[in-house]
Amino acid sequence: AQSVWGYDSDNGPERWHENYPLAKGDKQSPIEINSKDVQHDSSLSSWHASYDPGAAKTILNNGRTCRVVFDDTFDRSVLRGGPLTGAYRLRQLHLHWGSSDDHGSEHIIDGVKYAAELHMVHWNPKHGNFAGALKQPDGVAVVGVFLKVGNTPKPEMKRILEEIENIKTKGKEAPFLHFDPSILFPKSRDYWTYHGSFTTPPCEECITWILLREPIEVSSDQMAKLRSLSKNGENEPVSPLVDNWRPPQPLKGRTVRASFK
Ligand SMILES: NS(=O)(=O)c1ccc(C(=O)N2CCCN(Cc3ccccc3)CC2)cc1
Ligand SMILES: [Zn+2]
Repeated sequence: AQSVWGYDSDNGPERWHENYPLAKGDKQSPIEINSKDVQHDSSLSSWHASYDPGAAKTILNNGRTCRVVFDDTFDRSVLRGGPLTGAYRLRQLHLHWGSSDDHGSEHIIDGVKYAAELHMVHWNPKHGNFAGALKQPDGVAVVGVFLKVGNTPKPEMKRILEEIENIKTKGKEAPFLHFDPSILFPKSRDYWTYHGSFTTPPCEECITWILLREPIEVSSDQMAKLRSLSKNGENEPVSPLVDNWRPPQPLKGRTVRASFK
């Protein structure tokens, strides 16, 4: 049987197109962003997140990332403004990270790879449900926050990292209540935006990306904590969950806009 997709040499990003043809589309993510090619768009408004901490439900290790899931059965935690029309519902957040501090992000900014990248995934309720939204070009909006290793680590990441102990192996899930993910946003609201895809299979091209310019700082110990997750199940040989990032994809003539000069 075909091995399930992953990030190893036999099932990694170079082979995803064999089972997921969209992976070779012309609006794929992530991308490299070069400031010299970015267009400042003064018509871009600022984005606003109004999240209900009570919407947080669980945190899980699905063998590919660490994901926090939110109640998205009504407009409870929403993102609006910026390049978006209407209110998009927060469904989940997750991360991508490397095997060492010098790489791990999916988007690369002026050649800089960050240690990790946090994705907050929202969907457009005008398309009924998440499954319907991912068939639409304006179906999904993902806010990307870069994690940079520094000396003034963000205490707000602690809550997620403390929970890692309880979800060490694939399939483990734990309650994760009363959590407002907007505490993870940096001070600046400056962002880049472009149209792209899920960075994992099936790679549908339904995402309005909103990438925050200012990284948040984490410590090297916090990154080590993230790397202590395993992609194997409880009674399987230990395989560290690291390098769960897709390399940059061809821009294919797309425009990347900046909300800032
Ligand atoms: N890295 S990212 O680009 O931010 C990203 C965001 C979300 C997902 C995600 O949740 N996916 C991918 C597509 C949808 N599938 C299947 C599905 C589940 C429920 C109803 C319909 C389809 C779920 C898995 C993956 C990657
Ligand atoms: Zn992601």
